[in-house]
Amino acid sequence: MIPVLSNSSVSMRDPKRVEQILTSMRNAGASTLQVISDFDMTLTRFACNGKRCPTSHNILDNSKLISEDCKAKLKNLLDTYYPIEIDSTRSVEEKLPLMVEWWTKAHELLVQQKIIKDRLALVVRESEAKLRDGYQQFFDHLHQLSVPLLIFSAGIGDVLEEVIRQAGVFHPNVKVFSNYMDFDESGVLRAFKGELIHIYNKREGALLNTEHFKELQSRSNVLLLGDSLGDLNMADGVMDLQNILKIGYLNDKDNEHRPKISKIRMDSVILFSVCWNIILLFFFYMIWIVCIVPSAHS
Ligand SMILES: Nc1ccn([C@@H]2O[C@H](COP(=O)(O)O)[C@@H](O)[C@H]2O)c(=O)n1
Repeated sequence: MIPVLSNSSVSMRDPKRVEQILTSMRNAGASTLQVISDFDMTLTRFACNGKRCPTSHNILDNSKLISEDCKAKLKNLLDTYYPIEIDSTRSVEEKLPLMVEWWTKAHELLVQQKIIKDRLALVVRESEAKLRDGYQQFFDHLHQLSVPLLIFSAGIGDVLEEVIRQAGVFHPNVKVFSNYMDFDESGVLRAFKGELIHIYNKREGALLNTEHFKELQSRSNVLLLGDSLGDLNMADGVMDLQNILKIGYLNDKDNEHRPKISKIRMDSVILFSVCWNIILLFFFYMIWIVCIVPSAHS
């Protein structure tokens, strides 16, 4: 067993199954792997110095591009709907329309602010957004091994792309499905493009993007990273799926979600509340198999 899996912050429904999946993926090699990940609070840090880090929405909400009056309204929405998002006593069916309501109201408010496209980079630079520790190795290893990374986010695509770009890891193997802003010819926000992506319709989003998954048909092993139950369906469009390792960050959901997640029928769920050493270790194993083992035999 990989040592970090015995860490007390890691919880597995079926450790033997996890080991089997890892062995099978390792034997199949990096050319059969694809990674599908949520963004906010999965690739980014949940908290830093005792304070919550901003989501891609929050980066904009708290920025100088937003009037004080609008900031108060956005904060009010966050205070109303975020507790609902993480309330494990409510069903997904009950929460779904409320999440649509939150996203819709927030996007309407943002559009009223006439946000200028060219200001986004500065706003991201001035924010407290942070990718998780070890992000550099994670993104770079995937790039070196040509493993596709799909970031599937209910956040704001333009903002999260800028976070990754400024961190210097927006490599060509990274693709993003998210809510993108629609700017008019003078670069002013006038709407959001396409179908709204919220935390509970990622399955529909995955099934709509058949072209992407068709291109990756030979990559039948999936590493899936997320922080909410809606993220579990992000791989539903994957064709000829062989193995899937689902890794969930509990963030502030520790106690309520542990029993609930363990009841969900899936091959494996690893719950992380602190770090992602396992993911890095997984890639070190991959590199070992792909690079070191063949050279030792030649
Ligand atoms: N107005 C909003 C709406 C949503 N959020 C948060 O964004 C997260 C969604 O992004 P993922 O990358 O995790 O799919 C979600 O967890 C909401 O809490 C927000 O901050 N403001």
